[in-house]
Amino acid sequence: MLMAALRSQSTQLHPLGFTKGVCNMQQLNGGRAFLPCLKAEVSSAEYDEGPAFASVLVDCPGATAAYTYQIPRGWRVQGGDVVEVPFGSQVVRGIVLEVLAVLPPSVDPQGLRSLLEVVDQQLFPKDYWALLEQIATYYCTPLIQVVRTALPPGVLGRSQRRVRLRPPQGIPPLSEQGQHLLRFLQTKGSGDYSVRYLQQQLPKVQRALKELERLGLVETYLAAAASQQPKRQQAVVLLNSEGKTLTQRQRQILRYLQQQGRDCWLQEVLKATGTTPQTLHRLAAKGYIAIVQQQHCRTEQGIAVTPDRPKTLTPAQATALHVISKHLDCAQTFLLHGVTGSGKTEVYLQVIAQCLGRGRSALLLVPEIGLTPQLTDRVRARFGERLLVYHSGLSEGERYDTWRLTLMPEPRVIIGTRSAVLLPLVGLGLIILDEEHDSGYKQDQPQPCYHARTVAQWRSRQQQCPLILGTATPALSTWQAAQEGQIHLLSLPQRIHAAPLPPITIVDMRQELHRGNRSMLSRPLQEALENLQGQQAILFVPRRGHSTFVSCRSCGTVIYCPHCSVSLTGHLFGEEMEVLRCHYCNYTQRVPQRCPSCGSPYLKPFGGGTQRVVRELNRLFPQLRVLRFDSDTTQRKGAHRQLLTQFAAGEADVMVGTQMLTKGIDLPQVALVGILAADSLLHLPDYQAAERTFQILTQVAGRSGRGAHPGQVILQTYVPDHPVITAVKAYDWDSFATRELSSRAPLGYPPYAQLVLLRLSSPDPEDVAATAQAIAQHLQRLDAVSQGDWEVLGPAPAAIAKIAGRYRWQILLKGQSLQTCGLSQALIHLKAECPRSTRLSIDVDPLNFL
Ligand SMILES: Nc1ncnc2c1ncn2[C@@H]1O[C@H](COP(=O)(O)OP(=O)(O)OP(=O)(O)O)[C@@H](O)[C@H]1O
Ligand SMILES: [Zn+2]
Ligand SMILES: [Zn+2]
Repeated sequence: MLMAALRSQSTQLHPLGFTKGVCNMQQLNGGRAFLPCLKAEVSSAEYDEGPAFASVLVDCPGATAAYTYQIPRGWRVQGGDVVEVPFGSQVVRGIVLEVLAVLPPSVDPQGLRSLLEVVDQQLFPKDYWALLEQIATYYCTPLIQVVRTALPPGVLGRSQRRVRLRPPQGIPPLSEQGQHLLRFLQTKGSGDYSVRYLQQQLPKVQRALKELERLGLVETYLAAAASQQPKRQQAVVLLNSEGKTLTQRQRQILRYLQQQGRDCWLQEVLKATGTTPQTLHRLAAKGYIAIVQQQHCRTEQGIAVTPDRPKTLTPAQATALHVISKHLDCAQTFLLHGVTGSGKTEVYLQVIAQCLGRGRSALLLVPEIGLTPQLTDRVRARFGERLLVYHSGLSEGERYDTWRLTLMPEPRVIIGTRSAVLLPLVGLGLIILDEEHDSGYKQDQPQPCYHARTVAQWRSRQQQCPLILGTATPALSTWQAAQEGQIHLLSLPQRIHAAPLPPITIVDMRQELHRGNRSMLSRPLQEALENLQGQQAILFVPRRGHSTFVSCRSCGTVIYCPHCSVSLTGHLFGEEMEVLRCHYCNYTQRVPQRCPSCGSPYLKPFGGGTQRVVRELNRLFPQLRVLRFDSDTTQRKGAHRQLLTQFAAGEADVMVGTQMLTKGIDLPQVALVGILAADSLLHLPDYQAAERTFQILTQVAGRSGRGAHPGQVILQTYVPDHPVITAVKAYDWDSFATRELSSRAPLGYPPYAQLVLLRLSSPDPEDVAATAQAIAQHLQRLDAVSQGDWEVLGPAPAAIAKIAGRYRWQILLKGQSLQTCGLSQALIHLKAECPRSTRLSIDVDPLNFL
């Protein structure tokens, strides 16, 4: 009976402010007054349950840990419930992380406070809480950290109790305070005030409120805090589009509204029709339109795009679509392996359409949204207003509103980066990972170090919906799973219209040097640039591998960052002045006049970053217009789109860029791709170097020749016979993958084993080394390790031994399935053992070893 009573109150109250429910006076008074009343109602059977405590993640800035509260007897509370708790002098909301039977020893029973209220038990869709718990367990991360990552700040809102007048029905006799309060409320039309405000204004408000509520004169309700309430703004609704007495101008406005076929924002109408608010109000007075307040969702608004219709599929596309559409109710994973420009996106769009047609939502994940404005535009052109965009670049309000919208069952297309896989997504019917091989899907820090592909697989199983992994260059782990039949392989072996893949010419840079060409641009590349004939070119310069460093020609000293163990990178400012900058901590200094070691004046920059390439192009080809596309030129919001649009509009002939270029750019005018310094990728100290290099080079090459003109690719290297380079040249994925997998098997690298990387850092080099030693020794003694199922490698200083003044050590664990060996629990507890100065982060299935 109690729970039913609670439920009937609380289900009306949505913490996100969708509906404003009404609750009774007992709730208004907070738990303190509430509890004694409840106890009277509790049956003896409910008393028998032992004491219970809730660990609550409080939704309040400054609250850094989970707090423990007493659960009032008879209440049924579970993980994921939204509750109200006293917090300092405030009442705030929080999520129950877990229910504990025993009070943790660290909590003082004297200071223990009780939950005030269960606000909502159905905030999250079924399975969502289970998903968050699964992430916490698999990635050895406290649940609280997972919840923080998954929920945008302020989602639970700080509760605000408000009061409003009920329709008058004749006023019974009242106490003096009651009359006083009533008069106060009546001075404002609706009498709508926060309780806190009333308490500040009037004496003895609580008692007066109780009285008025008992007599049915006021009602109280819970509302989300104002800052988190959805924004409302004025909208124009068309009521009647024609009439005799209208002026020319008025007619124009009505026609505009009619053409739009929807309600329009007032500001939008003013702008589009060049009219004044007075004119609109006159139309409203005549009854042609209504001006109303509407909820405005702060979701990202894309630019206007021309609507687009599904294309007639090629036979290979049609086969892929057909197979997938037979599995729309299955948790089947597909690898859509299609060469660059084979029309994978069109397959996604048509599967999404089927999913929406069945009333379910589709999630389309992309590695980096800023880099793929074209893809977002294509999705918007097909699905218009049903598209939602979610990524970390959104404002807090946009994130909050979008997150909230995905709790609604309405079918939508959500396009987002890796964090979008953590959205609640009610009614999810399809997940797609575009460019599934991209390491942007993995979070390196902070914990949870989750991989969106792994989480997507769990969600696909939970929701019984398909997961499509699309790429021209699969991750080897995905490929292996497809070979073993766990993933259904679908191929698009040809480009659209059977266009050929652009031939790749390998240029041996040793020969170039031999022939006296000291330029970063080989002669074949220079010739190709001379013969562009109105077509465009892309030049790729890898950002990684310290593109430019400065060293002394006399003694060979390289100038390093004083805070990080990496060399400084030269940057140009204006024409000449060169500064040195650290790409890890942003430390900046002028290029010194003399070598700090030997005093020689001959300091020389080596290697070539994008800036040097642009300078070289300007020197050799003053007639070519050049754009630079890298993290320096794209920092501003919208800069990616702007640069790509400029390039697509033909405002430049050559675009010079870093790895950003590899991602899904579909520009038909690009006929030449030049790859400078491919080797720096190959030589990274990482077991995945070959795989990454193959992926990046193939993707960059794939930007060439996507239009009517055949394309070409020029690849410069000092190791022309390297197997990765020859495989890229031949577009020979299969044999590359086979060879690479067979070289990993004997070494026990993924996908043949699982890795866990422990990263430790501290400002004190001795502390961190000692802690790393101690942890490694502790791990050696664990059963899973001593019995030989897991191996502990290290500890060793990290490849970059110091970043931003913190010394870094690593321990690598290698073994079979972390989940089944009991190692996870041991790892989670390691943190407590670390001294304060040392940070420990646990990366399960790490991709980044630097
Ligand atoms: N069935 C089709 N008929 C005509 N044109 C198509 C068809 N499918 C796709 N296209 C066009 O072909 C081009 C390449 O397709 P798309 O970008 O989908 O390929 P992709 O495989 O996703 O490419 P990448 O992986 O290289 O980014 C696009 O301009 C697209 O509009
Ligand atoms: Zn020197
Ligand atoms: Zn630095």
